[in-house]
Amino acid sequence: MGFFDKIKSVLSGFKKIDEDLYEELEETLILADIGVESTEQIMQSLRQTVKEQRTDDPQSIRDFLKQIIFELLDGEHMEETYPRVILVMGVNGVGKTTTIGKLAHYYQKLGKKVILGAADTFRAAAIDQLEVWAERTGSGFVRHQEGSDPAAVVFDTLAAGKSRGSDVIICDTAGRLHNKKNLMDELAKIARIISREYPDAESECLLVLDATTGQNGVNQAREFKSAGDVTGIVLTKMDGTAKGGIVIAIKNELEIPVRYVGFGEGIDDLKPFDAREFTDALFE
Ligand SMILES: Nc1nc2c(ncn2[C@@H]2O[C@H](COP(=O)(O)OP(=O)(O)OP(=O)(O)O)[C@@H](O)[C@H]2O)c(=O)[nH]1
Repeated sequence: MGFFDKIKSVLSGFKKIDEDLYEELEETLILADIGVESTEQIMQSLRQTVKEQRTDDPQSIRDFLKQIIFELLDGEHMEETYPRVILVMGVNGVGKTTTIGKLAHYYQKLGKKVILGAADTFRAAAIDQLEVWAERTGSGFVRHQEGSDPAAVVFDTLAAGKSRGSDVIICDTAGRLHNKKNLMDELAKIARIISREYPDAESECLLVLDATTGQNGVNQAREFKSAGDVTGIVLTKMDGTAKGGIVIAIKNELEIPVRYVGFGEGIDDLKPFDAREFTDALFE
């Protein structure tokens, strides 16, 4: 049962808006991975709206909730500029490599020239897998040996991207969280290299999270955010969960916008996040 079905079944069990209704709603939001903090905030806005509208009809709550959630999620809409450098981070298994492949394809479809850099040098298999995506998407590719310095890979990818006139340079970076100090140092070094070597490029730092991991994903975001500058989230495996609430928790509690959502294993299964579309789908 999806998010709105649950809300609907809560609402249909009540004839008027009372404390019991609020309590059940609150529980439903928390179970949808929205997080305690955001849920409390939503409930407060909802109570306020109900009061202002002087209504007693449980059915009116649907539209109020939808509007409140939309406003929480709707951020600024910025035009992308090129060249741009995109660092992609995320722990093993969240779909990082697949996401980079999909992103490369997304930009190719926009007519952009793309190059990929394998700066997550921890596992040879991951480097090989990224190379497969580079071939599949017709992107340039830069790799070093397993275990080499990630920052050196980024350096070479920037140089190659500049000389080949790439519009979009995507680097696969850190996938490990267990040593925060190392992660921080690695990300800081990479950030320095980008601002020194390619100051004209717009850069962004995307963290890939698996939507099916719920609150665990929120914790990963918190960790990565404290280790470096995360500018956006890619939420993968949205096809595998009805708990889209993680989007709200991340945007509201960590103030990191969700930039893309992944909804399948195919190359086209990625799209920019759209607050209106997302909220509509939630309440379908
Ligand atoms: N259903 C679904 N599966 C996905 C999505 N994104 C990635 N996957 C699958 O998730 C699995 C892990 O994806 P990878 O891209 O290999 O993940 P990774 O984070 O690079 O992980 P490692 O290679 O293990 O480090 C693969 O089977 C992907 O096909 C998605 O949006 N939906």
